Amino acid sequence: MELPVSRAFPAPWGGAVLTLFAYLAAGALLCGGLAPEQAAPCLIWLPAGIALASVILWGAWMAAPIFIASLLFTAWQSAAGPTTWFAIPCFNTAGSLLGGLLVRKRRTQRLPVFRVVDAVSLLGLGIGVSAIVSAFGGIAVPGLQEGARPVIGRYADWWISDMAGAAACAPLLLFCMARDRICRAGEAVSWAETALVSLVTLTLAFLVYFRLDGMSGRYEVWPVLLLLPLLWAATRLPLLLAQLLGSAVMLMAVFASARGIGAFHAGPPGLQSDNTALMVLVQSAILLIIGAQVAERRDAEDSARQANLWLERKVAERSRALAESEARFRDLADTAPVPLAVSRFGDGSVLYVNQKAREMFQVEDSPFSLCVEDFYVSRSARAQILERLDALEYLQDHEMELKDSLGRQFWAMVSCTLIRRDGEKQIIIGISDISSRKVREQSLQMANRALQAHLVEVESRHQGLRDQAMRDPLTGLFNRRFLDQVLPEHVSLCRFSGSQLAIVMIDVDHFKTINDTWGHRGGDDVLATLGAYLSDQFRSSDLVCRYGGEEFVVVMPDTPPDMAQARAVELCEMLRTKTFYANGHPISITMSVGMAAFPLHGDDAGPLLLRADEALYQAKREGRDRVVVASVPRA
Ligand SMILES: Nc1nc2c(ncn2[C@@H]2O[C@H](COP(=O)(O)OP(=O)(O)OP(=O)(O)O)[C@@H](O)[C@H]2O)c(=O)[nH]1
Repeated sequence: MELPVSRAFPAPWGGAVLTLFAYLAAGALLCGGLAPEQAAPCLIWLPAGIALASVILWGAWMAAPIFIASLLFTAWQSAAGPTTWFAIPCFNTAGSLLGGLLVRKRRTQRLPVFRVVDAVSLLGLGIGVSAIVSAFGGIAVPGLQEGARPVIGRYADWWISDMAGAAACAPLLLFCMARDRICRAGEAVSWAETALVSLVTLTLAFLVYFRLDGMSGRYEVWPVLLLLPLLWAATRLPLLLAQLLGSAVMLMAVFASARGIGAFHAGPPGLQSDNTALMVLVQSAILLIIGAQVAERRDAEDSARQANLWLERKVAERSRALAESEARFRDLADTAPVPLAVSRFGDGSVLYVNQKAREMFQVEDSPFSLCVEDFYVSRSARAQILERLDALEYLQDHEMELKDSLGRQFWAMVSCTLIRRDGEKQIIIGISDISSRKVREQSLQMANRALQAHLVEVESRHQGLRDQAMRDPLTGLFNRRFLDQVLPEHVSLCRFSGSQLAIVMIDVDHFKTINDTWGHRGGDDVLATLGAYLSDQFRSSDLVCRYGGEEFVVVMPDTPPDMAQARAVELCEMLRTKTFYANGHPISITMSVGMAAFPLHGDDAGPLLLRADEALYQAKREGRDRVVVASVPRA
């Protein structure tokens, strides 16, 4: 898996150039001016640390620049032949490659100096492996040279010097890996503190390594004093600065040791370099571990700060969005062209009214002292609405009477929606004034009622006219025209049902004498009384008509001839005893009756009437005041 490469790292080509340059520069700085026997074996492997850092940072193909740099450096520093020139760079490169790849393979997410465990793995895996392989090269090379004997006794020195060389480059490694983080982490430290710590560290190092004479061994412990300001620098200053100070101290120690001056220049010759290497190893390891811890803590703080900032930003964005959304809703509701209100479901208190609702209900700006019940005309209206909202959660186009704060009543159409907000039920109410529509509806209803009354009257008049058309005005009985209309229907019905029907034709005897005696008006009195009498004497199913003048016809459905005849005879007898009044004068009258029956005397209305008429005239001829049944026509 590839390591994530920081934005601050150079590209691989830049890394190759940097590796080459740093390797040669470090070699020249540390070993320049020294005789080869002085420089080797302590310092000849020192730049191997740069090679290790390079492999960790940019990968295996950094082996090429490492090998080239090591080859140049070895050729420059070693008095031996080409075999040594070639063998030592091979071991150096192999050691860097192996150690670097082991550290690199172990890491998956972060570069290896930001946590303690990473720093330990860098030392254990990277520096250790690199030092072993390189030291093995340092031991083996003399063996390759003809006539020379391996210097087994110097084995530990070579190894330690290789480890020191690798560790000495840790500041550079930290610099490469942490420089973008250091800038931010160092913001909290004041310039005064930075300057003071730097000055103290450098001054102390200068005094220890250049101004004190260590030949007597009295000042060998002085370099340990430098750990204190370096520790301070590692924990308080930006990590970059701490590592730069550490590097400066280390360079002073190496330079002074090489020159044979300072507190570190003690002990037998040859041991100075070992002391220097040991000091550098300890110092770098301490700085590396402490620096990693500090970086880890700063990293955690930075992450927490970033997360906090991100959260604060998100909360701010969310709050802003909510505020904007609420403002939008308020604008929308405030400028809505219909009256809107929001109330509590529980106690009916008003939470919001828009401008249109304020105008409609004549309320002030603050609606919070109001209750929706104040605006209902009927006390039971709210209970009904709540019941329906509880069941359906909405109410559509409910018409009801409302009133404003001044008591003016009006009809309104109300729509409600139940919502849950802030842990309670609320009702969004939309209202429209439908008073004018109601007025129109009421006038339309009134007009409709008037129209219906008028229609009833017209119908009644029509009925009167129809009655006039089919009734005789003097007696109130059906007239001849009506008889002519309905008699054929009655006959058809009888023919269809197989029932019988009788027709009784009645004529008042000597009616002209009554007219002549009591006047035409007296005659009318008699006719009117007779019409009412006949109407009373026959069944409601019988049809009593004034046929014309003093002549009457009675149609008797479902009546056999003998029954009709008996009824006619009975009527004649009753009439003889009945008193009539003509112009107020009591008189008696008789009548002659002709009778015909369906189907005995005819199978249609016309023949039946004719037969009855013939029978009537026969009764007149035979002396009047009698009933004559029509003769059965011959077949
Ligand atoms: N007062 C009155 N008289 C009527 C009316 N219609 C017809 N008459 C009279 O009834 C009389 C009928 O006389 P006639 O046809 O000679 O018959 P009658 O006098 O009854 O003699 P018979 O029928 O032969 O017994 C006439 O004088 C008519 O003017 C009416 O509506 N009112």
